[in-house]
Amino acid sequence: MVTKHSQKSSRLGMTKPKPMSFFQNIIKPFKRTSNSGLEDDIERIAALEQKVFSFQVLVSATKDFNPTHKLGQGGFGPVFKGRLPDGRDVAVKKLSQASRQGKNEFVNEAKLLAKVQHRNVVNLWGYCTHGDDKLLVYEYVANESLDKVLFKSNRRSEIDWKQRFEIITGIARGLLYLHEDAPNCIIHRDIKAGNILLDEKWVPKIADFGMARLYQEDATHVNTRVAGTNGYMAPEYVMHGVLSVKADVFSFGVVVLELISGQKNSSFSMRHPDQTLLDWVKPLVSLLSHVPLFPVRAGPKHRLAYKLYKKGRTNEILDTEIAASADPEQVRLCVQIGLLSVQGDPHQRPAMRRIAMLLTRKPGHLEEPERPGVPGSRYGRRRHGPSVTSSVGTLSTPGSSAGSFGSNLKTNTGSNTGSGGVTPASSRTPTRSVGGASSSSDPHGKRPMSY
Ligand SMILES: Nc1ncnc2c1ncn2[C@@H]1O[C@H](COP(=O)(O)OP(=O)(O)OP(=O)(O)O)[C@@H](O)[C@H]1O
Repeated sequence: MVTKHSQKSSRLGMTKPKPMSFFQNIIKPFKRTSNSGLEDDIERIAALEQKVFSFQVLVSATKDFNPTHKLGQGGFGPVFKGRLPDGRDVAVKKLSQASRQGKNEFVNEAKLLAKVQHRNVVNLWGYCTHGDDKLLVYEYVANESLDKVLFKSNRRSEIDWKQRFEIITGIARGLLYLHEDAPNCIIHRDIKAGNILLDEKWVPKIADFGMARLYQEDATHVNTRVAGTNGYMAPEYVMHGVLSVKADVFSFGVVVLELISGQKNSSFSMRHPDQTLLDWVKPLVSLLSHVPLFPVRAGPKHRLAYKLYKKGRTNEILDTEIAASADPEQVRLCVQIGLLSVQGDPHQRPAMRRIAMLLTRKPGHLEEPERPGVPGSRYGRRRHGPSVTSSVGTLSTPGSSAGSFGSNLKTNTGSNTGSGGVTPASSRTPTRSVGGASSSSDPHGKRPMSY
């Protein structure tokens, strides 16, 4: 005998027990033993625990991958919206067949990534292989990606300062989780506004983590897509293929500055990779240039920025659309964090743990920054013994000692092991270099492993 409820569950393909009466719960196991569909049920439950979706379920969820269900076309393939039999909305990513990855390898990677669960990370609910098709099934995130809200619509004002601050904090938490708390340390490698999805409450969720492992390009399909996105990549990664968690910190810093200013950091050229940050900093400096006391040409930019910072004028880089809602102390904190994160020297960038901690502090408790160092002095400072309160944070543009811009924040940068600056992720995942000796971990030598 099958209860009305179990009939419904079966029809919906659900495995989650629905509330039942006390009596029903007691007799349920006995009833099920007499159910001839028991084996099917067990199989289905086992399949779901393994996170395997049948192709047929995904076909009907997406109405046979109907173009009207297409959410977009990413570098790895098209993404479709679907609804599972149990009513859950999903985003199904159909990996393009340029991936050279074998089925078993894909399944192993997907299984591993499906264990990555965090509020600020788009959860991978499962996967599917069917012939040559490889599909990934993600939770559906209702709002658009951050880049669409910030740059591609007139919706910028919909996310006020409070929301932007929460988005910054959420991304920091998600990244901290990926770097230090996930089952395996995951270096995302492609943190950008387009990979931050926003749910209906504007909670940010980091998308596309682990793609380098799920989508391995054929040598004939060299596609730098997997390696990251122009404008967000850390200079040491762009120029030398050196990958560490600090590459993600750099990209995070770019996103933070974009969120604060509402301006996209896009003017990046592969021929002049070290211009990334310069191009970013220029508009900021020009925004600040109207301050009569500190004309742009008066001296090194970092000193100018420091003076402006000391004068409490950091707010002037803020998106005018949201100026009214802004908390100046929080804006200042975020500008500092953004600028610390995009420092040229990866060792100087704070670890995500330190950033997440700074963001949860009451702004009034933040240490006062000291005068910025001059270009070239930062290594000297570090040699003189980093400590918990050591003053670091000299900011320099990638690949160049010119154009330093920023302030000193008493912080631990993750290059040492003082409180708040521990870098277990770094130690779990040594810095790797594309094309260097350590790239032997990547049999194709094209890019570093991401975790
Ligand atoms: N889990 C999801 N929920 C809702 N929409 C999603 C989800 N994942 C992806 N999308 C949407 O699907 C589209 C394609 O996403 P995808 O991540 O594949 O590529 P992209 O971010 O647009 O580009 P790229 O691959 O270059 O990063 C985007 O519009 C994205 O917002």
